[in-house]
Amino acid sequence: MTKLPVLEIFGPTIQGEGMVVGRKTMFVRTAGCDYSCSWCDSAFTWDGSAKEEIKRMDAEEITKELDKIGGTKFDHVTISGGNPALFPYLNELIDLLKERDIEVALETQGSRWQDWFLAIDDLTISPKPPSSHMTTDWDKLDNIIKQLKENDRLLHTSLKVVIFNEGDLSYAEQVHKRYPGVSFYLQVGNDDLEETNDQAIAIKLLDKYEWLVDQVMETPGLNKVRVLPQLHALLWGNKRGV
Ligand SMILES: C[S@@+](CC[C@H](N)C(=O)[O-])C[C@H]1O[C@@H](n2cnc3c(N)ncnc32)[C@H](O)[C@@H]1O
Ligand SMILES: Nc1nc2[nH]cc(C(=O)O)c2c(=O)[nH]1
Ligand code: SF4
Ligand SMILES: [Mg+2]
Repeated sequence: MTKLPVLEIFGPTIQGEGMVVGRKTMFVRTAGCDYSCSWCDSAFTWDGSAKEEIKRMDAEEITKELDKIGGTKFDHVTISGGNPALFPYLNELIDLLKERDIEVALETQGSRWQDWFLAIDDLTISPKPPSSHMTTDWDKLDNIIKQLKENDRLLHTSLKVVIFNEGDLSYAEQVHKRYPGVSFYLQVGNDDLEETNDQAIAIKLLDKYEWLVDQVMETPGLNKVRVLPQLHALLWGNKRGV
């Protein structure tokens, strides 16, 4: 079995974002990203600040750790990062979990395709708006959505765009228009990544949520959409491992 760079394994907790928000789940967070978003809330996965914490683990070791922490209190695992789509051999973990009737969700930004995308129960693709300072490779994203569609996986797929400003909203409209058959989520951006007062974060994020809801309600190009905050940020602020 192949080793993966793992930064965190935690849970059970709630999936705080997107298409299965509220779902009880465990998390496996891989290290490394091909992007460097200006507002990344998990920058420790790629900026070197947590490099001592990276463990090289194969699928069996990851599953053992999930069992050790989660016991019998989970039947769903979310793989995030960093960008877990950097790892072709992640299928070993996905297969092992599915053999045990555990549902698998995955978070990625849509910059890379992997064949094992087809085995994911809840696949969230989160293309990055202008505020991130990243540039979308539309050919790559087109190809990812095309392959998912051709393999009948669109019901297991969602797009999720994080919004910080009006430029990001226009970008979201563009993405939604380009892929009308994919369920679409807008997510409140958290730009208070240094704040340690959970109550202060929650108040600010609820304010931003209200702004985002107001904007989306007034935008004809954003009708068949869902608008959500990050529930885990409302509950636990910027804490890691929740
Ligand atoms: C940390 S990323 C890891 C997965 C993958 N690299 C990606 O970006 O989709 C997980 C999710 O958190 C979102 N996210 C990252 N920083 C955020 C922030 N400051 N506010 C709101 N959402 C954020 C990303 O857009 C993505 O949807
Ligand atoms: N509770 C919880 N929900 C999440 N949804 C996406 C997360 C991520 O960092 O990918 C995340 C996370 O870190 N925690
Ligand atoms: S793509 Fe995801 S993990 Fe990578 S920098 Fe952006 S938000 Fe962070
Ligand atoms: Mg997160």
